[in-house]
Amino acid sequence: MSTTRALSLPVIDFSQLNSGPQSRQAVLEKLGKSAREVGFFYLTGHGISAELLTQVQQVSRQFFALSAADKLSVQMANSPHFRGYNRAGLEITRSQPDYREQFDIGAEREAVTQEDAPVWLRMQGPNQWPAALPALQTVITRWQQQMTAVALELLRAFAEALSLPRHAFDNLYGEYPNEHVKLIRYPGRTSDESRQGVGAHKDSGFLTLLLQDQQGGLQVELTPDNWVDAVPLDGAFVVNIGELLELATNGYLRATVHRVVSPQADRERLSVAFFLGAQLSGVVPVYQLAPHLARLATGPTSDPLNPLLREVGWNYLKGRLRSHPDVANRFYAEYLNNEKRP
Ligand SMILES: O=C(O)CCC(=O)C(=O)O
Ligand SMILES: [Fe+2]
Repeated sequence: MSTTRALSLPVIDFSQLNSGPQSRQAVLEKLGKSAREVGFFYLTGHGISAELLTQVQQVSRQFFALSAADKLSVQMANSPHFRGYNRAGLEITRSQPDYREQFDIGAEREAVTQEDAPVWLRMQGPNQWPAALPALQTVITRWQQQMTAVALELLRAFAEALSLPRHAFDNLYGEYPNEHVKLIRYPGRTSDESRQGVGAHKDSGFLTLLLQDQQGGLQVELTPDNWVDAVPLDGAFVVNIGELLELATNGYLRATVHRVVSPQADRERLSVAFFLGAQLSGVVPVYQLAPHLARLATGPTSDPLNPLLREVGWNYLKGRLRSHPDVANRFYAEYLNNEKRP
């Protein structure tokens, strides 16, 4: 694979994990180091076929090319489970609108109907699928299954890289991992001003695996005055650590801030994000790291205005309510204005 621009992030070939003990050790060391020092890397050799990568990008483009009426027939504002379509400018990051349209898909489950169930269980439920594009459900469901498998393998490799038992995190994602797919289209900007595709943020789950197209725009904050471009690398995922892993390792692993700058006029960027989260009923413990690692764990660095909650359901709900005020006002009004948690 060749690229004309130097890459600013490490590249990890996941197929080397199962190519003998020496290369396994080398991959684990590189994983641990990349996650600790950068919080971002490219993943190649992940085993997902080039055909499926192409299909998922094609069907995503077909979805965004549907009429506004077809897209709005599955708008998120109708879903207490935060599933469905959002027009550009509706989602808010750091108090500013994001110029991206997006379609959110979660684990396909029944809505919870018990009156006394915790409110965060309302996020569980069915997806909305557009009648005008039946292939979307077929392709994305296959994608979700395969991405969950890759992400769980990666999470187990992280446990090993931290000298924890390989299945250390299994209880936390449990039988019902939070498998969230987001299809995203960033329209070109209309003037020369720079525009927020998505504002600077950390991801909230364990791991994010992102499939980007040829249009760059994703930027990673190595230090506050050194942002680097995650230049597109054909066939690779851009992987980053989420706040859950930072919290679970007491800050040993790094959830790095990133953002997307809108493409220039007449261009667009398509990305397909997969977020692996913990099960909603989980509570994040701090795992006991070996002393030589624990020494380097200086605590998670969350935003004091937006502290992390160890209870997964509440933490996740807090983020969703903040990002999607329309859904929040319609379905969760009593949880706004600090009347009730979160
Ligand atoms: O679209 C991208 O390149 C990144 C998206 C992202 O960071 C997010 O949705 O959390
Ligand atoms: Fe992100």
